Amino acid sequence: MSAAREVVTHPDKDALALATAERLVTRLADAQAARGTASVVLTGGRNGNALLAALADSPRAQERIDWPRLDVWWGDERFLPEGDPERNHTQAREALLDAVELDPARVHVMPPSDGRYAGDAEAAAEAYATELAAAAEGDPTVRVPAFDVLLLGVGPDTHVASLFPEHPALRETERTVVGVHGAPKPPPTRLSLTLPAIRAAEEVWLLAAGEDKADAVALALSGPGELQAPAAAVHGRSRTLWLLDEAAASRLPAR
Ligand SMILES: O=C1O[C@H](COP(=O)(O)O)[C@@H](O)[C@H](O)[C@H]1O
Repeated sequence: MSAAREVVTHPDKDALALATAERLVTRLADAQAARGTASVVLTGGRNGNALLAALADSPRAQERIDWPRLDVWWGDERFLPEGDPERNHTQAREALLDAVELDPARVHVMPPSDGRYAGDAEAAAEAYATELAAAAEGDPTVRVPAFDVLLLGVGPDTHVASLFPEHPALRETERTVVGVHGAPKPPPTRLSLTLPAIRAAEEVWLLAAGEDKADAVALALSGPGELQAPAAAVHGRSRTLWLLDEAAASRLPAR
């Protein structure tokens, strides 16, 4: 099942980050109240990092989220050495992760380009797929957990995670994680969840702020082909939520 898209607009990028942080606290705390645990898939990029910083500053997040019982995954990673400042993991640590009491066994980092998978993005992708499969429940056709919330920043070209327009990675129908080669945005080599893995999430939240995202948002919400606009190809099982600021929403048809 896929959910109809909902669009929520906030006045500016700071309001978007604050409101999304509060929304996420509620969603994760509700999941933990129901099941004892919750899972979130993080995104890199400006809006993803602003959201994490807002969570770090939120007293309600500290009170209501049971951090040791939160599983943290990534939707994509720049395939760079451990600790590289451009890695999404490094930026997430700085924005939030180092400031909260997560269980290290529940922080599922995508492998770096050094160490065990030295330079081999395919082997790194396969290792992450194995980690996802080990945590999978439910749907036997897609071996990933039923993530409570999967966050995606929307790039100015409509890319989400590291799935870029017209890129072969977008056509993947079997694997849940792939190595992405020749990405148009640096670095060229990345790891990314695929469309089937993203669509296995309960809720998918897409984040976009700023005038430079307005064309991408307008295109993705106009019903384009999936290869043309990856952001149009993603949805959650029960909810697909577009969280925008006024500038990013400025070229949507009047609602
Ligand atoms: O490179 C990436 O870019 C996208 C979008 O980033 P933004 O700064 O334009 O919002 C991000 O969602 C993705 O995780 C990241 O690897």
